[in-house]
Amino acid sequence: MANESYVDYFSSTLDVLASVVPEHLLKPRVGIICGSGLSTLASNLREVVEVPYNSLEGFGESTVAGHKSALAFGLLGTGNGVPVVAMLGRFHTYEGHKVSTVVYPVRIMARLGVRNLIITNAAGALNHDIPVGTIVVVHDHLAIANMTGPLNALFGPLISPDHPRFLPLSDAYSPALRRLAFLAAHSLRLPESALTEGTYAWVSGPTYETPAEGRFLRAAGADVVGMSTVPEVLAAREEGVEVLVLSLVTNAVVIPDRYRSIKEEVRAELEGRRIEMPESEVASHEEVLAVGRQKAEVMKSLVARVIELIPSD
Ligand SMILES: O=P(O)(O)O[C@@H]1C[C@H](O)[C@@H](CO)O1
Ligand code: HPA
Repeated sequence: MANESYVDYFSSTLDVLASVVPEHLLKPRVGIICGSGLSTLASNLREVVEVPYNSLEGFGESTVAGHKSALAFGLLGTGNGVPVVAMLGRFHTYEGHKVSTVVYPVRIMARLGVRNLIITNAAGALNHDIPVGTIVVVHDHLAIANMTGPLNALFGPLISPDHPRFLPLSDAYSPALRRLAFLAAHSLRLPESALTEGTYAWVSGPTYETPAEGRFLRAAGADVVGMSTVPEVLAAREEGVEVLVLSLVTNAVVIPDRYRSIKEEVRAELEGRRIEMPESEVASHEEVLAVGRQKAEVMKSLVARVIELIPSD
């Protein structure tokens, strides 16, 4: 989808939504994007209406295990509740989606009235002081793709003359929402170690990092790495939406102190010596989904509490 045609899609998508979503749910205050294994984040919504992506022009299909292809509208919390819209699964560029498609739902959320967006993802830890299971409140990002043009979500013609051509990103991750994340964790009595802060590196995937790539990203200052989120953040910021990103650490990226040396092994074998070599560990999406399942309840409570704490305007 070229940016020029965005505008046509917007009205068609919004018309379909208006025809299937009841009016009191159609102006969500908060948006949620569910990361890998986290599609249950929206299971506590009341009066839920799910709209399949294939009924919405401009939307793609989520093809990755642990992602559902539907938007969920509903109310969160007690009393009248907060109207919320959740993407139960996201699009990734590695699935073959154009980056403009990846961020299209964010633009739709903005047009529905969303002013605060909570983006979640599964990520690998580059900083080994951050154990698997920790939730990282992202305060910055590193997008090597920014330097390669077309993978930048804002590459291309402007959406409208009112959109900024050059978007500053020094405040991309809302300090106010990050503060609410820590307050929410405190009020849920989560242990101090449950949440930390860090920088997210975006890679295109679908390959997990080589050890050298992991070392490079860590040396460049990233704490966690993943294959999503940054395009969504850029589009949200361009649309004037405040962003909170919660990365669930599902695995540790292998950054060996020492490589297994085949040369040393062969020499030892020829000399009849036995030597110990480090075993290599292999990342897997099954592991990512398993940790997502284990931590889904905590993530869900945290997201719900943050939403309760967001002041109504
Ligand atoms: O959609 P997210 O970023 O949560 O999913 C992560 C990145 C890849 O899509 C996948 C790798 O296991 O999980
Ligand atoms: O180790 C990882 N690397 C990239 N993306 C990921 N998503 C979950 N874990 C990882």
